[in-house]
Amino acid sequence: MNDTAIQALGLSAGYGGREVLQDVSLSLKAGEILCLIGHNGAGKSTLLRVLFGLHRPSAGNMRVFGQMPANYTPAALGAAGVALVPEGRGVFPDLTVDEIFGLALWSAGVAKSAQRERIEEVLEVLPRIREFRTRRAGTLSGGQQQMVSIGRALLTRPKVLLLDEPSIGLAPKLFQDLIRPIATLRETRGMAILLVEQNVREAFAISDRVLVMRSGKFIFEGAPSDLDDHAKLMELF
Ligand SMILES: Nc1ncnc2c1ncn2[C@@H]1O[C@H](COP(=O)(O)OP(=O)(O)OP(=O)(O)O)[C@@H](O)[C@H]1O
Repeated sequence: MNDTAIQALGLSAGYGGREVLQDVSLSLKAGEILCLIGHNGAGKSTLLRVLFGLHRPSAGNMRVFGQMPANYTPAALGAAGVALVPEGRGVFPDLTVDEIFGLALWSAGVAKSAQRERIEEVLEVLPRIREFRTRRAGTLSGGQQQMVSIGRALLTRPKVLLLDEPSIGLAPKLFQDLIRPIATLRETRGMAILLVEQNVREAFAISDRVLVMRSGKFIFEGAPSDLDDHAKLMELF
């Protein structure tokens, strides 16, 4: 079996003729946690959007477990095993958690008979969701909404999880409680995670490798321990 979860080669992408990602290549192994950091506007979210098919690259290509996606759409990338937890959570405020999960399972084409098992799987990883399943998402705290957003992505049993700044608005302890159970899925399911984070301390604690992006290009790749030196980290930022 091919253990390279994502292999992206020479990806470029932009908006209205302005190139934001410039010839970016990356590989992510099954079970690996790769942390992507960089200043605001560096192009991190754009890269995740491209990898999930929400934004079409102007050049380059990607493979998921060795296979080219049928096309660059969320449906095709989702079918290949990629899921995105977008920045800002994106939960529908007027729907209950159960309704949000139901919608996600329906749009992923999961048969009714298999839906309960999928939800139970997610609740095992994020058990606190049980406490607020019947509440409307708009009434939940930021941390609870983030759990729902991640839970929704896990319902599709992704092999690659793209997480866009999940710590935004969360106290460090809350973020730790949220991210650590997700990180265990690398061992239990071999899930790969590409984590865009500003909370460097907590993100580095769970990551195998770090990429630093500046102005649409990678300017550093190494182990989290390579950036223990705060001055080095600041220089790269
Ligand atoms: N929909 C869009 N239309 C036009 N320009 C956009 C759009 N989305 C992002 N951009 C621009 O592309 C550049 C990269 O944005 P992106 O959101 O990918 O960066 P980022 O590294 O994720 O930043 P942040 O850390 O602030 O989320 C920025 O200059 C941004 O203004």
